[in-house]
Amino acid sequence: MVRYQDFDWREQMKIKVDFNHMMSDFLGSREGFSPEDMQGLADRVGQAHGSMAEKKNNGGMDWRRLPFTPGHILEEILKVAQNLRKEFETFVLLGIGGSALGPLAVQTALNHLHYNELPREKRGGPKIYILDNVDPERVRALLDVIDPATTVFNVVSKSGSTSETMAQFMIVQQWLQEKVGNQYARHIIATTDRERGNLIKIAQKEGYTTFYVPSGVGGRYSELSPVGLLPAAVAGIDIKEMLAGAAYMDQLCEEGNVWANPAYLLAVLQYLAMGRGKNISVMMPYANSLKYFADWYAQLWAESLGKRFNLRGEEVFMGQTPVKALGATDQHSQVQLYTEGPFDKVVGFLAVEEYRQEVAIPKTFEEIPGIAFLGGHTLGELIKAEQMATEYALLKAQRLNYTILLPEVNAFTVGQLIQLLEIQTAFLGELLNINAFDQPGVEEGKNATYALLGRPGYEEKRMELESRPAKKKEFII
Ligand SMILES: O=P(O)(O)OC[C@H]1O[C@H](O)[C@H](O)[C@@H](O)[C@@H]1O
Repeated sequence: MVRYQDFDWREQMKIKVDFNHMMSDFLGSREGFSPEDMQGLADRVGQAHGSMAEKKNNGGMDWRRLPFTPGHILEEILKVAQNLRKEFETFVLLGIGGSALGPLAVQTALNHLHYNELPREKRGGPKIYILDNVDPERVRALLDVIDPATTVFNVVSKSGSTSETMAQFMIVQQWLQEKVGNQYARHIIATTDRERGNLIKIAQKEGYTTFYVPSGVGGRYSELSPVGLLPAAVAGIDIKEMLAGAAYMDQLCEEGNVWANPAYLLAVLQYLAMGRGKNISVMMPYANSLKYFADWYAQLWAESLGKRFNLRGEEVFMGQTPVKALGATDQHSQVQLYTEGPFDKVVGFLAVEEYRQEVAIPKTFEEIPGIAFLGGHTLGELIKAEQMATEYALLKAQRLNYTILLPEVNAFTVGQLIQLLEIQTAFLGELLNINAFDQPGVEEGKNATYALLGRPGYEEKRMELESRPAKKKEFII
């Protein structure tokens, strides 16, 4: 059901950004922003827009081409996915960071929330597990419950050398060899860079089915590449529809005029907020299906914008700490802080107009007015009222907040959401004049791990580590 051509349907399914509660009309001028504040950034916005267009056309933002992935690549993904759906009972993705968070977010958004517990005929495909850690208990627990004979592993690593993913792969490869013998290569699919890293070399040598992450696409921007498309297709998700949604949003975000471009608009407001010391960005979906979008966004936001740089001889530390929350659950844990804590946050809601399921609350206990009022409503009404009520509470407390409204959670709107948030992040990077596509700050920890585990070439780092100040016993109680 590709309905990309159907204009009315697209309009109906368009994601909307409601930024009323970012504006001075509602929050007053101490907290809120005025059109003049935004107009004041016109030159900077113009430059950032020029640079986005430049990068889009000259290979600096290849992820923007992903919604327009050529048909033959999609057909290949769909063909392999179709076979895997028939042949295997379990699909395990091995990956971390950008190679796991997107697949997890999309799978949770677009499939039954208890997908793995559904009977096979209802799922129509294998159970899906996303193994994104090296906690030995977690890995052992998974190996305990899956059958090697009917399991396929998709090892996903853009760099082809991430320690966590490669360690998982080494364990699984040997486990499969022991359990299924020389047929084991059938049980492994690699998704990686075409040239870089160790995984591609192993995949070629061992003859795994292999998919490629385009070289100019970084991990956290790779969900719409085979990284996310293969697991989604294996789970029966309509990947063409998801790409159509992303393409639709991409076109909306071509616009240079901030007022007509939802991604630019959000980025400009966040830029202004950062200028006023709002250094926390909360993402709070009011839908369990979108829960892991907050996790995916956390990596996108943190790695893209958390940067140190030198400005006219002074060190600047930039960024906004992403916080994950879930409505209504976290109303009962975090909202107290959002309404009465420091004025250091922007709260972003992900709201849903129409839930795919509805549950009526029965009219019982009519003699107890304190709960009887709930009867006759639906859970959809309740959760929407709670979202609106939280927005209102934040407004009353003069806290910056905005809402991204999805008409429904479906492949088309999820595709839009991915592209919207990626373009917003990249554009904010341009406004801040930082590189939103690298992550130099994670290298130190990676190198220290290599050194501790004895990777050749890291001997000096090991010596550096060994000479670090010893921890004092009296500071550990
Ligand atoms: O896909 P990979 O190359 O294995 O990378 C997985 C993750 O590892 C890193 O440490 C990076 O900070 C992330 O941006 C990346 O998504």
